[in-house]
Amino acid sequence: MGFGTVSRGGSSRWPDQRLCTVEMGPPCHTSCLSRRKSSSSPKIKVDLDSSTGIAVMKFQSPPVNSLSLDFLTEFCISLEKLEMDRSCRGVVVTSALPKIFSAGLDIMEMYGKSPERCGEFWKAVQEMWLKLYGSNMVTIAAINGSSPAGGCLMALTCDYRIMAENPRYGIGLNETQLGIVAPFWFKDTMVNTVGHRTTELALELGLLYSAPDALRLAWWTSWCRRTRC
Ligand SMILES: CCCCCCCCCCC/C=C/C(=O)SCCNC(=O)CCNC(=O)[C@H](O)C(C)(C)COP(=O)(O)OP(=O)(O)OC[C@H]1O[C@@H](n2cnc3c(N)ncnc32)[C@H](O)[C@@H]1OP(=O)(O)O
Repeated sequence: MGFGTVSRGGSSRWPDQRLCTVEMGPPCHTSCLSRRKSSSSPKIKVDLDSSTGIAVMKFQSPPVNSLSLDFLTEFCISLEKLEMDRSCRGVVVTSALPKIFSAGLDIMEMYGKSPERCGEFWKAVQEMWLKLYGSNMVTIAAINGSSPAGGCLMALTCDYRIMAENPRYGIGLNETQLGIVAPFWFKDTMVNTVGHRTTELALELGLLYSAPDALRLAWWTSWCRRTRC
C-alpha cells in the first residue's frame, strides 16, 4: 500500500522521505514471531511488530465500536503505551468488527447522565483527538466499515486514511442529519484534510461519502477493493 505526502511532521519517528510505504507482508516465520508484542483490553486489541515498528490497533467493541467513555479511555491508554515504546514508529487503527469502523460517539453517553459524567465523557473525546493528532507516530486509519460522525473524526485525525470500497460503507461528519452541530474542532479537522469548500458543503448537508467519492475529494490517496483490509 502506498500513501501520499502530509504537511505534518517534526518527529524523529517520521521517515526521512515524505512518501511512506507500509508493507503488510505474509505471515512471519519463527524468528519474527518473537518480535511481536500483543496486548488486549476489553475493547481494543494491539499487535506491535517490533521488527517493522508498526502496530495494529483493532477496535473490538460490538455492536458498532461506539466511542464510549470506556472505549476512549482504553484507546488513549493503548496509544500512550505505543507512544512510550521506542520500537513503535507507526500505528494502524482499524476495526475487528465486520462492516463498522466506528459509529462515532456513544449516544447512550449523552443521554440521562449526570453533569459530572458528561464532563468526563466530553473530556475523553477531546483527549482522544489531542493524543491522536499530536502523536509522534505515523498514524493510519484503515477504514473497513462505516464511519459516521465521531468515527469519521477519528479517521480524519490520523495522518493517512485507506478505506475499503463497499457501497454500504459511508464516512462523513453527518451530525447535521442528526440535528446536532459538529463542534468547531471536528470541522477544523475536516478542513485540514479536504479544505473549506468541501467541508462547508459536507457539514451543511450532513453528507456521508462512499470510498470512491471521498477519494475524489482528496480525503485520502488510496482505497482498497477488498471489503476487509
Ligand atoms: C455529554 C456530552 C456533552 C457534550 C454535548 C455536545 C454533544 C455534541 C456532539 C457532537 C458530535 C457528535 C458526534 C457523534 O459521533 S454523535 C453519534 C453519531 N453516530 C451515529 O448517529 C451513528 C448511528 N448509527 C448508524 O448509523 C448505524 O448504527 C451504523 C451505520 C453505525 C450501523 O448500522 P447497522 O445497521 O449495522 O447497525 P444498527 O443500526 O442496527 O445498530 C446496531 C446497534 O448499535 C447501536 N448503535 C448504533 N450507533 C450507536 C452509537 N453511536 N452509540 C451507541 N449505540 C449505537 C444501535 O442502537 C443498535 O443497538 P441495538 O441492537 O441495541 O438496537
